[in-house]
Amino acid sequence: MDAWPRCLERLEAEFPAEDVHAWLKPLQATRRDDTTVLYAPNAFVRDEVRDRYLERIRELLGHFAGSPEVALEIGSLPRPAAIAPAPAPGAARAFGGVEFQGNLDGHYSFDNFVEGRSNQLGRAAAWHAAQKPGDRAHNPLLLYGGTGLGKTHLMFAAGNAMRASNPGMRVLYVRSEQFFSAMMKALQEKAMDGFKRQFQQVDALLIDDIQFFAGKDRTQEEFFHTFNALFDGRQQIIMTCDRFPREVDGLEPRLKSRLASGLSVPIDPPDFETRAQIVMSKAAERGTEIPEDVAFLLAKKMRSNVRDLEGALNTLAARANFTGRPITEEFAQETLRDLLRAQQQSIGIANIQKTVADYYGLQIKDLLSKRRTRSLARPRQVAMALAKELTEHSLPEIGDAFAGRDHTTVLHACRQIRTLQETDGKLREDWNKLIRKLSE
Ligand SMILES: Nc1ncnc2c1ncn2[C@@H]1O[C@H](COP(=O)(O)OP(=O)(O)OP(=O)(O)O)[C@@H](O)[C@H]1O
Repeated sequence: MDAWPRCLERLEAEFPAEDVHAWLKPLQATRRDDTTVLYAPNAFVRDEVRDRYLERIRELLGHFAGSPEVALEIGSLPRPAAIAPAPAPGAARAFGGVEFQGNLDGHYSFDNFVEGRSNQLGRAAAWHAAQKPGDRAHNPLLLYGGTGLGKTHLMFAAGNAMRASNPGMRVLYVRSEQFFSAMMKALQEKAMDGFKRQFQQVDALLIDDIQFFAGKDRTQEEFFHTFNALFDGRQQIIMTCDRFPREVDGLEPRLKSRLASGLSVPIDPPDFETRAQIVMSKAAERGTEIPEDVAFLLAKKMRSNVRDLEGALNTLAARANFTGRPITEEFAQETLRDLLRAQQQSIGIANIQKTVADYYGLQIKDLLSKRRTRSLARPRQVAMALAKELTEHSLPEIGDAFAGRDHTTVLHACRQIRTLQETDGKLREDWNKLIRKLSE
């Protein structure tokens, strides 16, 4: 079956890596006469592939297999008897009529997740959940934070670790949109019993981006029941959300409190050192040689999220490959010029002052004034520390921009804010939100 790997290669170039990993890689292909049969491990994968990729797959098969005929079915290729592993306990239980096969992307593991201050707790929580799935100490586990910070990575890592220690474990990964569309379809087809049963049969449910349920009352209600059934059955639930559920408008109060009833852990944007380490680790993973100064350059300029950082690295690697040039700092500056400029331009000191003033409900002139009341002094320090963190300006330049303050005042502000981030949860939250706002 040569055509499918070639199609997959093309699809990998056309769609985001995470989507390819979640939906296309789990497919198994075989030939039946003129038809390419694609086996999806479960109904979620089948539906997603049918709705989003099938048209393109047909075109590619027409090209590579000589016939666009394709049948998309739930199932798997029969494994050769000689190498079939002995069934683990529970492995043979049916899932939607076929042996359960998860749709976890095996690429994401704890080993290739770079740990730093921003994600240490999240990593530990996911790891513990994987060691003792269903344990009340971390069930449900909710990982929340901004986009592209590694929540899905950790979720997959936990699922993969569960299956590594117990291959019979039925772990299902579902994006919230899919839960929604599968439910709508089940409602239309009056097949809700089957829909519900799918979830009762899993040992762990990983559900991504639950903020998507906001404003969708019927879906929330259904999810609420699914959630309770899993929870009562001591099945592990891991969820991600782009913010703490209490802050998501349009989620029902009882669901909000249920979601946060186990262990909820924030994933914050990584600091500079962690960003640099991530670049090095991703480069090593893909076999790209990247000098330290280039990793530092990327880490310094690309603060908003790891996905963009990875994107920049991929662009560099592709360009180096294409031109045959080595990746040097000059090459990186040149190749990523527009990208780096765009990041740079959006963040100036004036912009930071305005964003911080708006955030705390102040006027810019208050922020710049000499008044030292705490309600002004703290936001002012936050703004100065942000200017140091997010721009290239020196301490004296930042001091100047804050109504001619001395550089030692700025330095003191930076230190103070760094210390407070360790001890003051509210300040840490403000800081991360502001970084996110400014990096958008
Ligand atoms: N600490 C880390 N170490 C290694 N890779 C990381 C780390 N953090 C993020 N990544 C990588 O960044 C990319 C985006 O991460 P991921 O998809 O998990 O983000 P997310 O938080 O789930 O975002 P979203 O809310 O947009 O779905 C992935 O390729 C992931 O491997």
